[in-house]
This record gives sequence, C-alpha cells and structure tokens, in this order.
Amino acid sequence: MRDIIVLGSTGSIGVQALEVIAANPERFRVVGLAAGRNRELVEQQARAHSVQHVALGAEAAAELVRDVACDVVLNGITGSVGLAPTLAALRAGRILALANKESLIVGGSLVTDIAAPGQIVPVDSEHSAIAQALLAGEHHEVRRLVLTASGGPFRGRSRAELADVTPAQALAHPTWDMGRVITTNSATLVNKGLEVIEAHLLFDVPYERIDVTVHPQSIVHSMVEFVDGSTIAQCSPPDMRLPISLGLDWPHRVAGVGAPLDWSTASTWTFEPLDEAAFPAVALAKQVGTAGATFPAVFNAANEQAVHAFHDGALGYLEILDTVRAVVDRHEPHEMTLEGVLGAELWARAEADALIGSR
Ligand SMILES: NC(=O)C1=CN([C@@H]2O[C@H](COP(=O)(O)OP(=O)(O)OC[C@H]3O[C@@H](n4cnc5c(N)ncnc54)[C@H](OP(=O)(O)O)[C@@H]3O)[C@@H](O)[C@H]2O)C=CC1
Ligand SMILES: CC(=O)[C@@H](O)[C@H](O)COP(=O)(O)O
Ligand SMILES: [Mn+2]
Repeated sequence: MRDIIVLGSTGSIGVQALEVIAANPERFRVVGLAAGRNRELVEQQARAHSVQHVALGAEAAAELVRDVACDVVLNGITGSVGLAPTLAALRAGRILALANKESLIVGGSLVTDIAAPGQIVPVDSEHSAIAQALLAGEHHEVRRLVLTASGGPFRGRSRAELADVTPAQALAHPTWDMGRVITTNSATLVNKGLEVIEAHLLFDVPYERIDVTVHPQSIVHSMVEFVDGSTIAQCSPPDMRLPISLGLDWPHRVAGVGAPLDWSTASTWTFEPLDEAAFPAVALAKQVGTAGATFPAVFNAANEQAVHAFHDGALGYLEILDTVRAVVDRHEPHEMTLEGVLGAELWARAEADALIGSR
C-alpha cells in the first residue's frame, strides 16, 4: 500500500490522480490533499477519500508535505508557486511524482542538487515516455532525446496568421484536456520549450541532443535514440492516467489504467519538423536553458504573467512571446539561491507587467 499526498487535487492532474487511486484501493491510499482556491471541491474530495489533512495554498501545501508521512507526493499544482512543495517533498525524503514542471525549471540546480537518484518520477507525458524508454539502455548509450509536440491548435499557421487568434481558440487543444495555463502554453509551444528544459534537468542530456518533432496525433509520447541507431518510443492513446499511475508506483504498472491502442483499424501517425519562425518558443527556451542560472525562472515567470494578460484581453497572442523575449533580454542573472530565484521571478513579473501595461 502506498500512501499518497495529492497537491493540486482540484485540477486536471489532481482529479485524474484521485480517479487512479480510487480505482486501485488495494494499492493506493490518499493521506493528504492540497488545492488553491476551490475549497468546496477539496473538502468534497477529502470526504470521499476519508482524508484528514487538507491544505489551501502553496505554503500550506509545503507544510502539509513536511508534517504528514507518506510514500509519494504528487505535485499537480500549476505554476512556479509549486516550488516550495517540491523542495519540501524532496527534503522530507518522499518520492516526488512531478507534474508541476515549473518547479523543476525555475528551481533548476536547487531541485536537482537535493534530489536523490530516482526520487523524482516524471508525470509529464513526454518525460514519463522517456523514462520508460531509457530502461532499454545505459545513460552513456543515449544519443538523443526526441520530444513529441502535438503542435497545438494553431499548427500549420504562419506568424501572420497567428496575429488575431483568441483565448478561446488557444484553449481548444486538439488532443489533451488540461488546465488553462498549460493549454495556452501548448498553443504557443512554450510548453514544449519548458519540457526541453525539464528533460535536460531530469535526464542530464545536453540541449544540443534534445530535439522536438511535431506529432499531431499525440500517440507517440516521446522517444530515445540510442547509439546503435535504435529508437525506443512509448505509445498509448492520450490519457494522463497512465503516466500518473507510473508516477505513483514507478516502475510498476497498474493494470487497466489506460486503454490500449487499437490495431484493428487503419490509422496514420505523422511527424513533421517544428516551424520555428511561427513558433519561436522552443528556440528561446533552449537559449535560456543553456544560459542557466535564473534565466529559466525568468522565462517562466514572464510567460505566466503574459498568459494571464492574454486571457484578460490585455495582450495579443504574438505579444506573449514578444514579452517573454523582452524580459529575458533584459535579465541580469541572480545568484542561484532560493532568494536569488524568488528575486529574479519577482523582477521578471514586474518587468513583464510593465511591458504589458505600456502596450
Ligand atoms: N493537465 C495535464 O494533462 C498535464 C499537466 N501538467 C502539469 O501539471 C500541473 C497542473 O496542471 P493542470 O492540472 O492542468 O492545471 P489545473 O489548472 O487544472 O489545476 C491546477 C491545480 O493547482 C492548484 N493551485 C493553483 N494555485 C495554487 C496555489 N497557489 N497553491 C496550491 N494549489 C494551487 C489548483 O487549485 P484550485 O483549482 O483549487 O485553485 C488546481 O488544483 C502544471 O504544472 C502542468 O504543466 C503536465 C502534463 C499534463
Ligand atoms: C499531456 C502532456 O504531457 C502535455 O504537456 C502535452 O504534452 C501538451 O501537448 P503539447 O504537445 O501540445 O504541448
Ligand atoms: Mn507534456
């Protein structure tokens, strides 16, 4: 039996995690829940799962992680506010099933330095796929990681054709049903940029050996190419319950958690290069990832501000990346301490807000 704390229990990842846990009561038990503002739903979840420990807000979530014994902390909070709970889970010696990619990206070495080997289990579908594929060889035998991207709702459009797209259009993801921020990030390809940094930090592969290919069907969740020319891919219908279940009990599989592929009907899987002119986010992410220090935190924080402004009607779609780039270009890196990272984030949010306000 594994005791689980679910952070972000009221969101897309959290709700699906609770489904996996409820369907496998002989294997998993929830011992703590944390949410942001949705008190009604988290209290309902606590009653349904007989959970005594509930927290609201990121600081309270970190406190919950420190105070309540468990085997696994699933971090499904959205945004870099998930950093404190991520650090708390690692310091408490818990397995961290990590959906909240932002905490790893902004924390960088602050997170990787305190994580024991295998302590972070990726829940992000691409990174779960890569972790599964890596079981096929040794680290020194890896030639490259290939992350798949759906391409989002605007795949195939030129930069000019992106000028007038609306928040509602950006939220119409072609293959996944996710929260608002990550869905918007999929539409700008910022999500894929963040995932390249996430892959570098999780798997210790240099940026020049991490590629992105556009695969609109979201069936191949990512791939590892080995030195002998073999490529190992992980494939399944797009359903986050599979990587969530692996996160809860890595590397063991939960029978029936996802539907298998249907090989009895004709289907086509396609791959195409990313249009970097229309979607410059991956190149910018590689630039900030390579620069390191507080640059990834600034990239993420400026993007979070710009995404909120886009949904508030204060910024156009193309201005999201323009704003992020302008903030990154002005950044003087801070020291890689927690104070340095939080200071850089504050600076980036203020800088982004000023740019947004001046438009
Ligand atoms: N959804 C998906 O399929 C995937 C998501 N991810 C990643 O997983 C994370 C969660 O995404 P997703 O579930 O889609 O997001 P949602 O927006 O659906 O859910 C976000 C969750 O975070 C909680 N939250 C927000 N702010 C705070 C806070 N200050 N303190 C505590 N909790 C907070 C929300 O609580 P409340 O609603 O109560 O305010 C909610 O439970 C993100 O990092 C995302 O990138 C990665 C891969 C796939
Ligand atoms: C399900 C998941 O892991 C998301 O991060 C997904 O990858 C988003 O799809 P995009 O490939 O469109 O960013
Ligand atoms: Mn992903």
